[in-house]
Amino acid sequence: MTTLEEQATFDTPEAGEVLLEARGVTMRFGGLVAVDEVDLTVRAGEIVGLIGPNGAGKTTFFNCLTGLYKPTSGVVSFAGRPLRPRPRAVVRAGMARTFQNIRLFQNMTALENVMVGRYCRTSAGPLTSILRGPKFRREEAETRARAQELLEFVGMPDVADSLARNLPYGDQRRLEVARALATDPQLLLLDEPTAGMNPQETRQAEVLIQRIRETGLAVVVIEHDMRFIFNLCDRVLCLVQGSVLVEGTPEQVQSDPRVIEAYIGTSADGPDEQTGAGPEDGAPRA
Ligand SMILES: Nc1ncnc2c1ncn2[C@@H]1O[C@H](COP(=O)(O)OP(=O)(O)OP(=O)(O)O)[C@@H](O)[C@H]1O
Repeated sequence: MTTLEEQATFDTPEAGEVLLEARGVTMRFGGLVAVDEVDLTVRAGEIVGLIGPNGAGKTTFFNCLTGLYKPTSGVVSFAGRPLRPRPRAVVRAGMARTFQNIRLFQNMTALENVMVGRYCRTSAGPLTSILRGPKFRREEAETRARAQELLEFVGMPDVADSLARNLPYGDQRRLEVARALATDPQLLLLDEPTAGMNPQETRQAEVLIQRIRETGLAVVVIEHDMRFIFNLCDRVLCLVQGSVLVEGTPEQVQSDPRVIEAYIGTSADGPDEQTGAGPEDGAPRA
């Protein structure tokens, strides 16, 4: 029997090669500086955690990295080339992401959802697709086979024909990861991948991310679950009010009094003024 790693092969860069380089990334919304001069370097095979209380700017920073937002200033490069702030350009360059809220095509099957992720790597044009010629049929078969391989890789070999909306919550999250992997990324960005998961699903997510790293991909993960972050990551950045407060190993970050204060400060302050979120939402889940 072949292992999942053998079934799912990835086109991966050399370990340690710099993939993502963000320099001085700043995002303003009117008078609010949501992300303030943030630098980040991510190398192939690394798992980097991004933590910080509610409203710290984590998702906004992800949006700047992945072309959803054009940063007010700063530069984002991937594999040594400046990245155009367009989601399609970002995906083609080799970065894929998942979102805080599940964004699946709920009325499509699991397999179809993963196939959608694959289309950015197929070459059949509109005419070939309409005529359904040999090239289209060959690519379609390859796309289908790759999608099934990825469902197996994320641990869901038997759900291909299930509608996304009928899958349990944890499986929907894993399906999103499979769809992101279908774009053949070198770097995967995960925005709160364990939000709403039970402890068993959280543990499965941790194992899956480790397995993704073993294939040579880099991962950047936003999480409020500190146990998850400190178990998993090689390096952790703590953002507070848009700026990097601390960056270091999990050991350095978890023992840094400034990090503890940033979170306790949030808890004591009550609801976040910007988001309206209560203290529990931004407080670390340990
Ligand atoms: N499109 C927008 N327009 C205006 N303000 C925004 C916008 N998006 C985010 N913000 C503000 O920017 C700040 C950073 O928000 P962001 O969602 O990036 O924080 P976060 O660290 O991801 O928080 P959470 O942990 O709650 O997801 C917040 O004050 C938020 O209200």
